[in-house]
Amino acid sequence: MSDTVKETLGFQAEVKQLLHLMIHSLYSNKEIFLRELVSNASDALDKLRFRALADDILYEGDESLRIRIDYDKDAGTVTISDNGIGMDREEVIANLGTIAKSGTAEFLANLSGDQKKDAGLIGQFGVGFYSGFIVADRVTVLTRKAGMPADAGVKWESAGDGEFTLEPQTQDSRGTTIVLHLKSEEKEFADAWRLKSLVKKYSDHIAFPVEMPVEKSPADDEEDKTERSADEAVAYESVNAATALWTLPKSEISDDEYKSFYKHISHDFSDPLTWSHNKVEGKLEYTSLLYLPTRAPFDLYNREAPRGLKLYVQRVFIMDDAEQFLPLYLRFAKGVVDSNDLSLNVSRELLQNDKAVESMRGGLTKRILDMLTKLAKDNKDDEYSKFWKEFGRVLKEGPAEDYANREKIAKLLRFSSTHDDSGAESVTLDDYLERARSEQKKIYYVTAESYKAGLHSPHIEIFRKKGIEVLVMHDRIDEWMMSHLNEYAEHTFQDVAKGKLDLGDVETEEDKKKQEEVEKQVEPLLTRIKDVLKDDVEAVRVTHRLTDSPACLVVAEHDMGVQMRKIMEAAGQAMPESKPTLEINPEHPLLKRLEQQSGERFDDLTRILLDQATLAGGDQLKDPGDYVSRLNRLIVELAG
Ligand SMILES: Nc1ncnc2c1ncn2[C@@H]1O[C@H](COP(=O)(O)OP(=O)(O)OP(=O)(O)O)[C@@H](O)[C@H]1O
Repeated sequence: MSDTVKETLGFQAEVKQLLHLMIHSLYSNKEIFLRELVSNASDALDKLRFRALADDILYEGDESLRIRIDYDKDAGTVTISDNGIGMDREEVIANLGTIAKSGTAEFLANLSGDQKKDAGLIGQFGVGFYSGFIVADRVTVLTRKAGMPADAGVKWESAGDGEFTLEPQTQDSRGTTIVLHLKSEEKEFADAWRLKSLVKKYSDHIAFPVEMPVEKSPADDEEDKTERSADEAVAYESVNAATALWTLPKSEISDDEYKSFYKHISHDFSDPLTWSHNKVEGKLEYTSLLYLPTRAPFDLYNREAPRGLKLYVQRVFIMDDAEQFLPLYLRFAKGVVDSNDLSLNVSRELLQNDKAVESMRGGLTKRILDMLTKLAKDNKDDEYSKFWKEFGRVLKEGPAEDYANREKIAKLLRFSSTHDDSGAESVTLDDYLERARSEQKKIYYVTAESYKAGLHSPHIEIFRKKGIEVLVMHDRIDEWMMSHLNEYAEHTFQDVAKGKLDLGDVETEEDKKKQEEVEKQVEPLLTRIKDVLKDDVEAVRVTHRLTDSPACLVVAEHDMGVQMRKIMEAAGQAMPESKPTLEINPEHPLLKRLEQQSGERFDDLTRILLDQATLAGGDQLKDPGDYVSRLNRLIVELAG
């Protein structure tokens, strides 16, 4: 080999930051290092078994896959080794010197410096291999990739201080060995009982045996001494159950076992919110173990972030992040799916067009929606509210993506409304309909930049007066979501700022008659206003929605609303010009004054009326300077 010398390389800046943060903030959680390293070892065994399906030379004659944990009390070391896939030099540099997750720099930049808070966040990030540095002041990795010659081994070493060294080494057996040189205050981990109990606690049900040296009683030890030094072989025994958890009957699995398995597959530190374990039999046969996390991962909104389930075929690991089994709006779910129908050499591409996968996707989607429905129904310890806070916005993508399940998804949505003024998203559509009068045929909503802006929108004045509840949509995604939700429980949705107001049977005949009379009376005023604003508005008409405000703008039923238009424009989309309709409230003193004006004064007041309606509707003025100078002109006149 050409490069036989030891090299020193620097960690990527993000790794340095992460290490620093982890060592300081995960102190109270330090024992998780073992779970993380055993999980990585188990992943490496899974990968080997998968690749060996196509090329069994990779086994190098040793098919008994296992993880071993050794310890040396005197030297103060704990060693985790596996006979898995191993790494070559490039992989070592890429995997143990950098962090490949996109969005890492932003994530790290957003940390508060408050160790308690950051410790929680780092759990969402997943620390993996680097967690070894919580308990060790030096970590040595010896690895050799399966199928490569013995002299292709690599030795990596670092004190976690910004650099690592690399040197070639000869390693007869494939796989990876990680030696943790424990910090002086962490030597207690080099202990059989401690390590065994951690394996039991965190890694009992990974699918491979975790072996530790057989402990001998002192008497055995005496007897054995000569024999042992003669052939040096250490006898190992398995210290975990080593059966893949999802293959066991539900009745044999405790809640704690479900929880630790979740941590094993998700690298999350928190317990899951809930889980669902099911075996499907019949035309298709598969087992799924699905989890809902408590906390959103840092990259939930990053479209490129890996997502999906761990796929197994007949217990053999096939791939991580198999995204074909769940729609995008359920990307927060984690878990395992083990199929009996797919072929062992199925690839991501093949998954895309597979009928069995499609039908499994339908089944798994239903499972998750059922889990959520149950969680919402019980709302034990406010669990659904917590879920909604973390993941509600993702679920809002559902109606657009999954038309077939939109009624089910709609039931799971939570809104703010005019019913209570907390602004919390806690109102369900069923709550709304339960409170609505029987003659109300629509579900009314207003969209706005913020809850307050929605609550004070002129468009909902009449609803307040008549005591009709209005849902206040103040999340950016809401208007887009509503464009995919047409109705719920035979009630259509109605944006209160769109189209002609139709309160249906809630309005009395008397109301309607009165309106017609008013309309006739103010016709000349409408024409005068329209003359001034002809380039800016589509029409001017008498409002039926305002009680306190002088005017408001309304867009046509099928036009884009103000919020949506703003989002599209911010995203650089060219929007077709569309003019709103100005609705005026003839009862308002301002309109009464306007009627008496003429000439420039009338023009100024009319334009101010339009600009104020624009502002109150949550939009921006095209020419704010013009508005201010007109207003000032009027104030000066008034004051004079
Ligand atoms: N025992 C091992 N054998 C082979 N490769 C390993 C081993 N441990 C780690 N690696 C490699 O190093 C990479 C980085 O490991 P690390 O634990 O930091 O992150 P991860 O497992 O990819 O992500 P996370 O732990 O956050 O889910 C792994 O993806 C894997 O490719």
